[in-house]
Amino acid sequence: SRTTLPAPAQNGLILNEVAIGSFVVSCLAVALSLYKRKPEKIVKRISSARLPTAWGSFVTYCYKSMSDGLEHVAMVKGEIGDGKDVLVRVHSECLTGDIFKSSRCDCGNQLALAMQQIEEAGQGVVVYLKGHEGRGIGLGSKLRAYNLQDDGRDTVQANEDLGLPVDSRDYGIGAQILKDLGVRTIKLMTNNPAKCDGLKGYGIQITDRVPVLTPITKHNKRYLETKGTRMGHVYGIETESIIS
Ligand SMILES: Nc1nc2c(ncn2[C@@H]2O[C@H](COP(=O)(O)OP(=O)(O)OP(=O)(O)O)[C@@H](O)[C@H]2O)c(=O)[nH]1
Repeated sequence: SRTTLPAPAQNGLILNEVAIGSFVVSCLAVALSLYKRKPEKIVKRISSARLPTAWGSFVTYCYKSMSDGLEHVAMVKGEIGDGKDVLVRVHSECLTGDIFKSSRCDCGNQLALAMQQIEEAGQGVVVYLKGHEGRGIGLGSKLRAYNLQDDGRDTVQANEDLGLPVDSRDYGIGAQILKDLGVRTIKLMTNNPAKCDGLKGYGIQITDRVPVLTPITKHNKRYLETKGTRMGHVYGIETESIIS
């Protein structure tokens, strides 16, 4: 006696095989395209202009984030040349410190010191990153964190009490801006090892670290101490362990 599978079941089997086959082919195609893909462009150069400043003459570049439209700035001094060993400050936006010269933090003084040292060196870049305000939590939340700090919390605990990340900054945009400007290796002006790691993670080679030490006052003393003890900031000249 002949035993044949009922027609619908046979068709179903064939359809399943076809579906599985095309699924496998699509997966391979996606895997291949991911493998070949260059790093995604997340920032675009919009414009540039000569900018005389209190420290000297710079060229300022505007870059726009593709994802959120934020406008970031690069202040460039001199010629980038072969792009090697360029003195660089990657500065996180701090409206209260940078604009209003708040004494609660060291941000404003660090920005001024970086501009001054780059002017004196005759070559270098300050990258100013928007969206980094309050280590990523934004201005509104930073002010709430300040109130908690006035009530005794430190800068880490205050973010945690608000249910927000202690530091959510990403350095991908900073790294792309530096690459776009032709910067290849940098002498990074920072006290923050996480910033070194963040930039290295995006392919920026750091050949040296330049400490950015500014006055300690009664208003920022606890903040700076907490950054040292709880966030690994280095307030000295030790460099090897940070950049290697
Ligand atoms: N959440 C929070 N953010 C702060 C506070 N004080 C300053 N900031 C933000 O911290 C950012 C700067 O980070 P810092 O840790 O001071 O310094 P850094 O840029 O990581 O390190 P350096 O390169 O050494 O200056 C800016 O975005 C400021 O707005 C604070 O008390 N709480």
